[in-house]
Amino acid sequence: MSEFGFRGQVTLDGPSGTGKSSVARAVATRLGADYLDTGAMYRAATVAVLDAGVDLDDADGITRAVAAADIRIGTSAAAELVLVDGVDVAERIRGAEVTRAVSPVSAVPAVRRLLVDRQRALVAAADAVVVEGRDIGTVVLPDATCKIYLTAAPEVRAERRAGQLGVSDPARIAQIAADLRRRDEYDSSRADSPLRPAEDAIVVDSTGLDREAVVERVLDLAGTAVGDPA
Ligand SMILES: Nc1ncnc2c1ncn2[C@@H]1O[C@H](COP(=O)(O)OP(=O)(O)OP(=O)(O)O)[C@@H](O)[C@H]1O
Ligand SMILES: Nc1ccn([C@@H]2O[C@H](COP(=O)(O)O)[C@@H](O)[C@H]2O)c(=O)n1
Repeated sequence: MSEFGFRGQVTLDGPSGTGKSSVARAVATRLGADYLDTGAMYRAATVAVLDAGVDLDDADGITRAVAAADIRIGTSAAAELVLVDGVDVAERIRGAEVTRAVSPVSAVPAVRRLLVDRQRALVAAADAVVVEGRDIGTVVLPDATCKIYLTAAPEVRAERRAGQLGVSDPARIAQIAADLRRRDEYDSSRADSPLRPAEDAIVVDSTGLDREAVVERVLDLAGTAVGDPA
């Protein structure tokens, strides 16, 4: 049951490691809404590209591999479902091989067109949905009910990601920070649908906030957007 009968779309965009997935999932659960992780779709597409042995400079080959793959993604906040050609890749998509390759794959315009069409179809099938990614407020759902752009200081993001991976060695944390920076630069500088806040997005800086405080802030903003009487 939704917290205040929410109907509509909450979008959460932002750089890597700002807390989009964890916050979006928790917000969707509290709203009784569907949850769509569009990053997982680009990661699943990357699995298809890697398995087809296509060079990451070959935009046509990448497009063919993604178009030929049967990519399925669940929209439940309770359980992650990511299948490529019937194989469960939910764990594999979080690995280093996919994370290294995903930005070049997602920069190919034809890949974006394919996946954005699917994202819009999944959203259209839901009364209430929380969608996270990089271009949701700007390109995928420009008329969304409530648009959030999540940020956090780079060093805080690297610490959080290190905590997630169980890493405490300062040299490895510096490497994690460099990897986050590299991916953000790639995602922000591509020609098609670069990472940036929508003009009407509300920026939430989570640097000094714990996850629950961010979730409460997003729920407040979603409530305000639909005229929550509370
Ligand atoms: N406000 C917060 N305070 C502390 N830790 C947080 C906060 N928000 C998220 N985290 C933690 O930071 C880590 C990264 O969060 P998450 O994976 O949700 O980020 P993301 O933006 O989806 O990353 P990516 O774009 O790389 O997928 C997780 O371990 C998560 O639990
Ligand atoms: N709407 C989106 C979502 C993601 N991407 C690309 O996928 C990569 C992985 O995303 P995560 O959220 O799972 O980290 C991301 O770095 C982008 O390259 C995208 O282009 N558009």
